[in-house]
Amino acid sequence: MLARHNRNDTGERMSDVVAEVHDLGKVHGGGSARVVALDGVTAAFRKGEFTAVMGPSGSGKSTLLHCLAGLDTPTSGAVRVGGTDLSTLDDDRLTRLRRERIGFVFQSFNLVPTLTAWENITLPLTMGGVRPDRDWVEGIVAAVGLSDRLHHRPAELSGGQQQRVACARAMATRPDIIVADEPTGNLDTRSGAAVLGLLAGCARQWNQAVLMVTHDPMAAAHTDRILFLTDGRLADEMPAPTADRVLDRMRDLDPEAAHG
Ligand SMILES: Nc1ncnc2c1ncn2[C@@H]1O[C@H](COP(=O)(O)OP(=O)(O)OP(=O)(O)O)[C@@H](O)[C@H]1O
Repeated sequence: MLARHNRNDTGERMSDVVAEVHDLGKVHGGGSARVVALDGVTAAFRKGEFTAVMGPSGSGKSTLLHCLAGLDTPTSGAVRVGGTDLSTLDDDRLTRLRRERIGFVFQSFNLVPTLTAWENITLPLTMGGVRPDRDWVEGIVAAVGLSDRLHHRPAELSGGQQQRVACARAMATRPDIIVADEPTGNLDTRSGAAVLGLLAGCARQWNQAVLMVTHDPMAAAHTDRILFLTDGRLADEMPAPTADRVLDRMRDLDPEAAHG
C-alpha cells in the first residue's frame, strides 16, 4: 500500500493517489510495423478527481488507459493501482484486481446481450462470487435512473440507457478507479450529458478516481483536469478546463486537425 501522508517529489499527498503510471512506455509491433504508442508517461490519479485524457488520433490515449487498467502490458515503466505494481501479479490476481478495483465503461457499451440490465449491472459481483449488496446496487440503479428498466435486455434499451447500465456496472464493486474510453462517443448530446454527470458523480459523491479518454471539448469541460498527449508523451496538463480553452489547446497541439 502507498504510505499514508507520505509525500512524493512534488509534495502532494500520496494517500489520495489510487493509481499511477511511472515512465510508462509501450511499443506495439516490431520491425517496420513498430509503433511507439507511449514514451515515458508519468501521471497520478487521485480519489475524487475526474481526469480527461485528450490528444490527436494515435497519440496513445487508449493505450495509456488500457495499460493503467491492466488490459495491456507496458513495454517499460510501472503501473500501480492501490499501491500494487501490476507487473508483480499473475493472470488470476490481475483479473481479480481488475474486477474489484477498476470499473470500465467503453464507447460500445459492451453489455452481455442475453442478460437483463440488473444481471449486467451485478455481473462483476456474481463473477467474483460476491452477493450483491442490495442497498448499494439499488442506490446506484436509482442514481443512474434505471429503476424501471431492470428486467430489460440491452436490445430493448436506448444507447443512452445502455451506457447508463454500463456505468452502473462499473460502479457495482465500488472500485477505486473508473476508466472510460470515449463513453459519450456513440451518444446524442442529452444522453452524453447524463453519462458525464454520472461519471462526475463517481468522483464528487463517491470519491472515486475517474479517468476518461475523449475527443469532445464539451465532455472534457466536465472534468477537473485534462492530460494532453502527443506522440505518446504527456504534452500538457490543464486544470479546471472550459470548452473554449480546450478547443484552443487542441488547435495548438494538432493544427492539421483544426484545419481539416
Ligand atoms: N494492438 C496494436 N498493434 C499495433 N499498433 C497499435 C495497437 N494499438 C495501438 N496501436 C498504435 O499505437 C498508437 C497509439 O494508439 P492509441 O489507440 O493508443 O491512440 P489514441 O490516441 O487512443 O487514438 P484514437 O484517438 O484514434 O483512438 C497508434 O499509432 C496506433 O496505431
